[in-house]
Amino acid sequence: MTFAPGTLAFTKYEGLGNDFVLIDNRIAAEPVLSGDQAAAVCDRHFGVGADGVIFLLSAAADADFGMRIYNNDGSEAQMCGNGIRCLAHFARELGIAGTGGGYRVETGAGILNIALLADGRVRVDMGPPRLLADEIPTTLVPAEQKVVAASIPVGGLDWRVTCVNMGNPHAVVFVDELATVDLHRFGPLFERDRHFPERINTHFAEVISPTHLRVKVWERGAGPTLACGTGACAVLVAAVLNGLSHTEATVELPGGPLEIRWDGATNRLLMTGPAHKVFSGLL
Ligand SMILES: N[C@@H](CCC[C@H](N)C(=O)O)C(=O)O
Repeated sequence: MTFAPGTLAFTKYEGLGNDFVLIDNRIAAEPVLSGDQAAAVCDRHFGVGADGVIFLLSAAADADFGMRIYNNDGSEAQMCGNGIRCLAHFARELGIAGTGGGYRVETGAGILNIALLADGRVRVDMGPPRLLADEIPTTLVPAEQKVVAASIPVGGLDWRVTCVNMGNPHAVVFVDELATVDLHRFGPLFERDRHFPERINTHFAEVISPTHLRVKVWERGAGPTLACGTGACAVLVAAVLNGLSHTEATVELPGGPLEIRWDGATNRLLMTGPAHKVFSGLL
């Protein structure tokens, strides 16, 4: 679909500094921008500048709307945790009627429930983690096994990685001192390592306490970001699987904290955090 310059409305939002261009896409069944066009919009010098573009679409009967996301390299991702919190505020701004004080959103991770809290934060039921190698996907271990503290050679060093899929794929590496990790050297090497056929989001995490995890993020298709919501859920799950944290913890990202809980009864992750509007404009 093509648009005359200055005719496509957008609103920019951010969640802990993970920033997105949001577009009301209910006029069409497919995103109105291609991946390449989205990449151009995300360019921080020649475009609006963002980590990704998120489209609000009309949804199936049992959801209030749908979400699709392109990273700033133009690749499409299945899910976006910080972005879905931004989308909740965007939907309210558009006057979309929701469900029970929040919204049901159709995503690549299934239909997810989101609640807008009185203090402006958003609580998202992120669904269950997928843990088998075949579900990540990765070839690091046999398909039917979980990937917990698996050995992987990257950049000439041997690392221990735990993998979690939250609709999108994540690798979590626990380190003793986060400040010593060269994110710009090892992030890209993990992202495109041969063991990850769909690439991978990578999170280097330091355990401050069993209820406080500190993280650096290298995102698939976006590089270093200030926060990753799906990644924060993956870090909490990985920490529990490695006996390093409780099932509820603060995950501290460079852009700020997210409250993450892995519910033992439902096996679902709950993520709570902020989202703020930055400005609106026309592309
Ligand atoms: N930052 C997002 C994740 C965006 C997609 C990710 N880069 C991928 O390609 O899977 C989040 O907050 O989850």
